[in-house]
Amino acid sequence: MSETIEPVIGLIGGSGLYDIDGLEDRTWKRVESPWGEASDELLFGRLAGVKCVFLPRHGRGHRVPPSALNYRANIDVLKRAGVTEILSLSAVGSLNGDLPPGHFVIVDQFIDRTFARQKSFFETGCVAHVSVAHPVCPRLGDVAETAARQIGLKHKRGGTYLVMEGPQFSTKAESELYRAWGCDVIGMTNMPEAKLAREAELCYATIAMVTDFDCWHPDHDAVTVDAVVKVMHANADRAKALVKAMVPMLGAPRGACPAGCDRALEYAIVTPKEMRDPALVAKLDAVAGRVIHR
Ligand SMILES: CSC[C@H]1O[C@H](OP(=O)(O)O)[C@H](O)[C@@H]1O
Ligand SMILES: Nc1ncnc2[nH]cnc12
Repeated sequence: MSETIEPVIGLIGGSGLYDIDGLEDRTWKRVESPWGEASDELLFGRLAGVKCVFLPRHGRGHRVPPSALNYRANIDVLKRAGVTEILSLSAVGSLNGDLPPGHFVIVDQFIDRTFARQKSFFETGCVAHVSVAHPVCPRLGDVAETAARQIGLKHKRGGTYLVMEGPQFSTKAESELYRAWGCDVIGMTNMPEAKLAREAELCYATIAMVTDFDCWHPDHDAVTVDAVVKVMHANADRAKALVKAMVPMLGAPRGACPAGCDRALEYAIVTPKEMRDPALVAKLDAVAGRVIHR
């Protein structure tokens, strides 16, 4: 008989989302990680009776820039907190004329152009290769789409998010290149976050909230933080409404993920048990706990 999972919903709040209102029994708690410091304490609580754990990606007060985020610690602490699925809520620029500010994109693909970040929990001493061919969980995407329809949100199911290193916004030539590649939106944070969630066997989905047209659009000024923040304030209320609609749908006890997100490491570790570095194995106790001692 297959195991029944009591879902715990992890919410990663991006720019403009530093708290979740409506959360009952709220407590901020620090969770230790062998991967270093996470962006902030975790906010534990319940929405409609469903256990939720919120992490402000850049920390309260938006202190940590995209390249300095400890993505490994952020995913590790969520896994240690018992999270089973992650909804990433992120501000993005639009690279697609049909996606103006205020639109939401239920992302299904990424192009990872980041180069200055730790991208894996696996290192010398324990090597693993997971598949990220389909980097987001389609089950979470289905729920996001149903909820978006239910609350009348302007949204697009599916879309490619280009992840740039930042912190500067793109040049016009870069923006046009990414458009030519068929990308829909651009941001600085969802990689390696999505890759690490996959390594940690967590279902993950991105709700990208369009704040600007980056710098390619002839009828719009180049993006500024001021413009992003203004639109983000309006988007934040829509994001909170979407979360409120999604969480009850995700909260029911369920079986294993049909897409296999929760078994991503099943055949991924290449280094035989007796050859693994014990110190690294110890650090992997949460993210790879299901398989690391096999
Ligand atoms: C404040 S504009 C640029 C900033 O916003 C996005 O952050 P997040 O994905 O955490 O919402 C973008 O990726 C940049 O980090
Ligand atoms: N145009 C843009 N480029 C990168 N990250 C963003 N976040 C919000 N808008 C952005």
